[in-house]
Amino acid sequence: LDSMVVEDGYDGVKLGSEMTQEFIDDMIERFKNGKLLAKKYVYQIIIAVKKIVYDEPTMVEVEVPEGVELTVCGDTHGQYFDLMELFRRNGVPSDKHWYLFNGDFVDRGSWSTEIALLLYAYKWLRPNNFFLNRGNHETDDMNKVYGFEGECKAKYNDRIFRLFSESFSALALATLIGSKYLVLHGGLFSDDKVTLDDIRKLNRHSQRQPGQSGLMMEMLWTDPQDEPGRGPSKRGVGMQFGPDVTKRFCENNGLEAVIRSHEVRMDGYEVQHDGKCITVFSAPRYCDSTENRGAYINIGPDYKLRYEQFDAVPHPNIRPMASLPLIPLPSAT
Ligand SMILES: O=C(O)c1nn[nH]c1-c1ccccc1
Ligand SMILES: [Mn+2]
Ligand SMILES: [Mn+2]
Repeated sequence: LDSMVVEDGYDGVKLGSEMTQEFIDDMIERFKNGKLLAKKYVYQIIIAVKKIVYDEPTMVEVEVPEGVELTVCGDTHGQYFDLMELFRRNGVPSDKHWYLFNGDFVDRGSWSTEIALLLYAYKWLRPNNFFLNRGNHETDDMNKVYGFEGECKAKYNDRIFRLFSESFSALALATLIGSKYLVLHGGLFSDDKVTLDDIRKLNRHSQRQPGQSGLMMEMLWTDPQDEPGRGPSKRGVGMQFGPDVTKRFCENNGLEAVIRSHEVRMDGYEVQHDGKCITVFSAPRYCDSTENRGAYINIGPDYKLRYEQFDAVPHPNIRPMASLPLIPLPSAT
């Protein structure tokens, strides 16, 4: 990495050995204008964040201190301009405004690399008050089909996609907020006996991809259903869990609710299972086709859940999956 040089004529802020807010502010503007980062910096960011998240527990535990607000966001799916709208309305990540992104950062939208790099830059700058859960789209099988792999290779190169893939496998699978809310991308389990300790003890590094069975797969793939009990998944992977399953899980683990994402909701969020299963989805006008709003959840030191909604904003007309940079980088010498 040290021997890599930044492309001649690169007009962005320089990145040293540590992330800075100045670099992030410049990066946000570059991405808005269709520019890329120097590949050297992309390597640096992914390698730094992979190290940080690798050492986190499989279930990260967060308390919200006085004077701090924590915002839980759901799927963003490469919708960079809508993420900018979320930050404009709700405030950018800071020492007093913490964020948790609950998976599915990438795929579907045309700016997956921009979202992934921005979230990673914030994670590097603020590792203890900016949190990332893995979603089922932070996996090789989905990235091959739903756009991220193609976008990485079109905008950067194959090695950068493989680095992202390794970093996705290192991500935490759940975040426990105030010992009250378990946040994970998909949902609950086919086995009533699963406890928070089972999630804590899960060695996520022994299995890079979720596969077709097991705790990791279920945390990334399952969906709630209104009927009691358990049912087959509509996705062909995982299963569906009813209000009684959520009630038993919350009672057995001392939780008030499970917060998850993974599914579009017309209002951007939905409270189900007698308030114990909450879906939050942060990609408004999903894939430029569904007329859904986006939402996020603000949580203060009182641990009340405050739901906020937002709408999609205009974005450059770039088809996903074949998106090349608007402004080609000067060719490396
Ligand atoms: O719609 C999506 O992209 C999505 N978000 N989470 N999971 C999926 C998905 C998409 C296609 C097939 C299976 C799951
Ligand atoms: Mn999704
Ligand atoms: Mn998902």
